[in-house]
Amino acid sequence: MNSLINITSEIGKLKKVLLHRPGNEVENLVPEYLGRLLFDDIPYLKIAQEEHDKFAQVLRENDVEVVYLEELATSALSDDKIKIEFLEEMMDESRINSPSLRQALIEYLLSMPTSSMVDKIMSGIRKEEIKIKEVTSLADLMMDDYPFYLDPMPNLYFTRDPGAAIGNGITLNKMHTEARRRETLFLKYIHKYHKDFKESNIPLWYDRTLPFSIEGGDELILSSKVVAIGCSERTSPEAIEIVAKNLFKENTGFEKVLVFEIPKCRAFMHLDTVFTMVDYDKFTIHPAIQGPLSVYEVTKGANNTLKFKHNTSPLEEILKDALKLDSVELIKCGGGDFIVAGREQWNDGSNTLSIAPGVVITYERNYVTNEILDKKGIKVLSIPSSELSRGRGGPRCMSMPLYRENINL
Ligand SMILES: NC(=[NH2+])NCCC[C@H](N)C(=O)O
Repeated sequence: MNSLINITSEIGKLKKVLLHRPGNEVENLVPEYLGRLLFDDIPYLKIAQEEHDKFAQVLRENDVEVVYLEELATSALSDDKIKIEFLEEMMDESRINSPSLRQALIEYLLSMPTSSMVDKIMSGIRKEEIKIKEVTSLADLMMDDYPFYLDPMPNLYFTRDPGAAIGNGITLNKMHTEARRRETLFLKYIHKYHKDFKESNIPLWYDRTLPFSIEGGDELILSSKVVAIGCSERTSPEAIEIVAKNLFKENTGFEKVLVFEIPKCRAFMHLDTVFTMVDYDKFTIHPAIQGPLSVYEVTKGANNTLKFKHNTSPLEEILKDALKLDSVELIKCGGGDFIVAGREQWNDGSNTLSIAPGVVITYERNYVTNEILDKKGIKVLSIPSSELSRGRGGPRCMSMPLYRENINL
């Protein structure tokens, strides 16, 4: 038990959240590598930052403490020994094998104040920034036209995915794609060395060194007893089993994992792109997944084993039963209209961030879905989103809640 991390629902009053303001990493996107870096277009950074600042402002106005990844990372890496350990690991995972290049990069990064070093690693290092003093490998001599020694990490503003808080612990995730794998190193060092985290002894329900991928966009905390995890393009059944075992073993109060198997495609990359919780008994859903969705239940068996069941009931019944509710309402993105739902879901119409029961932050461009939510009695706080949405993630993806007040659910 610690007082730093507490997430026992999707909707309890949000008190503290981790964000990352998009930085120069976004300016290192070029058309040639967009797909590999998981972008469909290049956001205009200045406007993306203004939109992101508005997001942070709405959170603060609603009594949420906003902390930034860069600040936590800078503070975790302030000690020189820790900084070197981090840089060595970053070089390994960036596949910097040439000894001279590695040394040149490390010297370059160490010459900066820690916060600039963190920014630089996030934004990537271009080849012309570094001079190699002595040739120690064939690669040092051979010049290909790939522009970077260290790739940019433009997806960092989706803080939801590298890690997720569940109860009083976190999953430190193994990302599905190479493009995002190094992102979790920041969280690893924060967890291990940041004063507040270190003192709090936060349990890890999953570790990034495990071989199976899992991403936070697939992890939804439905109640203090039930977690929903998407089995998706990004999250594997093996990782879900490991998380379930750890949650059940540690006496966290969690009793059930509902596994939502969703189609494995880019438009539905994580569960939270098609399904989120907005109130005690209300959920948003992309109508296109209702047909193909399969739900499985994982519960605790004897002697640290797991029990599995395919639940073929309608989704409403499954949720009612899991949350002990008399009724639930599934609110369709775009009102269920094929074109509107498709368009708004592409811009994260279902990707709402609840900051209290019945209060959500959404993108203002999804005006049809926003109006429907409003009519259903949900308070909708919408933020500008022309540029942020180009990264294919909405308010839920752009936030890692650290602390929510407990609710009765
Ligand atoms: N939780 C989410 N839905 N995150 C969206 C992340 C988008 C990002 N471009 C990616 O492909 O990884």
